[in-house]
Amino acid sequence: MPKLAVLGAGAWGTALALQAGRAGQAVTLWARDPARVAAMAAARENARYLPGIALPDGVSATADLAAAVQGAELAILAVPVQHIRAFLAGLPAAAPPLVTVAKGVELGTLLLPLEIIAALRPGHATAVLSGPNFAREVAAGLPAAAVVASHDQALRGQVGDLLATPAFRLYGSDDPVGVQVGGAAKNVIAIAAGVVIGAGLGENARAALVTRGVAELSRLAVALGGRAETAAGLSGLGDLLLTATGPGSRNFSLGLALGQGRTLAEVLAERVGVTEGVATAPAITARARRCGVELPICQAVADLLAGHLTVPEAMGRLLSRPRRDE
Ligand SMILES: NC(=O)c1ccc[n+]([C@@H]2O[C@H](COP(=O)([O-])OP(=O)(O)OC[C@H]3O[C@@H](n4cnc5c(N)ncnc54)[C@H](O)[C@@H]3O)[C@@H](O)[C@H]2O)c1
Ligand SMILES: O=P(O)(O)OC[C@H](O)CO
Repeated sequence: MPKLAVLGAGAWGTALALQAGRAGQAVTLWARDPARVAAMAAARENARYLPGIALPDGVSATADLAAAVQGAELAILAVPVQHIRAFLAGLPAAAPPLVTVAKGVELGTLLLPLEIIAALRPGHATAVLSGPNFAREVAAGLPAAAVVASHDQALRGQVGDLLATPAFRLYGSDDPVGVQVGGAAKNVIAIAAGVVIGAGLGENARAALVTRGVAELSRLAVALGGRAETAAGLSGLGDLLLTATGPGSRNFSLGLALGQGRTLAEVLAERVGVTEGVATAPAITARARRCGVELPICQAVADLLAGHLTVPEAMGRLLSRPRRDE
């Protein structure tokens, strides 16, 4: 039976471990905290991140990273973007091909997930998996689709072979930059959509914002060497539709709370899981500025989160931009 490692046992890592188990693989799910591993092994569930969903027999948990990747054909990297660098420092040199599923841009370096891996592990085989996927729905076996992007066609096929089932449909792409930009930007735009709804600005405003959000992620993808049409796919518009409308989104719900007048500190203090758009907003706008691309919605979110703008000021700034052709 092929062995697959899932590195990071948050909501998405756990859901993908379940999915790989369902696809027939022997899965080792790595978590850094031995106490959590022991609790998962005893209860056969990840009570912190995915309560109420049983881990099947084919999924075993470990806190031993070397053992997790030993003999694995593939490793899914499911730690949040801001922790990828620290995680990679402890990963054995002989690790299998890495498939990152994180969505964001690293603060400071302004790198996308595959760029972080390339900087630390030059030449390592990599792919990115992204799309409109709430962890809980995938874990429950509900139908979903995602895209696997890599310049390595054989690796794209291998990821599909090891992870796809009829209910989890995987498409391929040779535009990893476009796919990563979509995944990163949609989290920031989803915060903006939540603000709009929380502040009572209406569905017209949300639809306009989501559509102009696609224009933003498309512009940035092209500037970074990706393709404009990727923005209309699962990792762009598809994920934006889910995240900007689904109340289950952490990014949308954070924006919703801000729009209702709560503070960022209050909202984050109540959360267990990561809200990637918070760190990615300043990082993606800085990356865009570096290549001369304007991201007005993402910039408004970054300024709002930093406390430089109020919600009415952010909306006023977006609405008073000069008129231009679409
Ligand atoms: N949850 C979803 O529905 C979903 C779906 C698709 C993609 N994603 C993306 O997947 C990534 C992970 O999201 P999640 O929902 O699983 O997050 P989460 O907050 O549920 O879990 C994060 C996991 O990373 C671990 N972690 C944090 N810092 C670490 C470090 N330095 N080293 C090792 N492990 C560390 C945490 O212990 C935790 O297990 C994010 O980029 C997210 O945007 C999430
Ligand atoms: O809950 P969110 O906002 O992190 O979104 C989760 C996934 O990225 C949706 O595809």
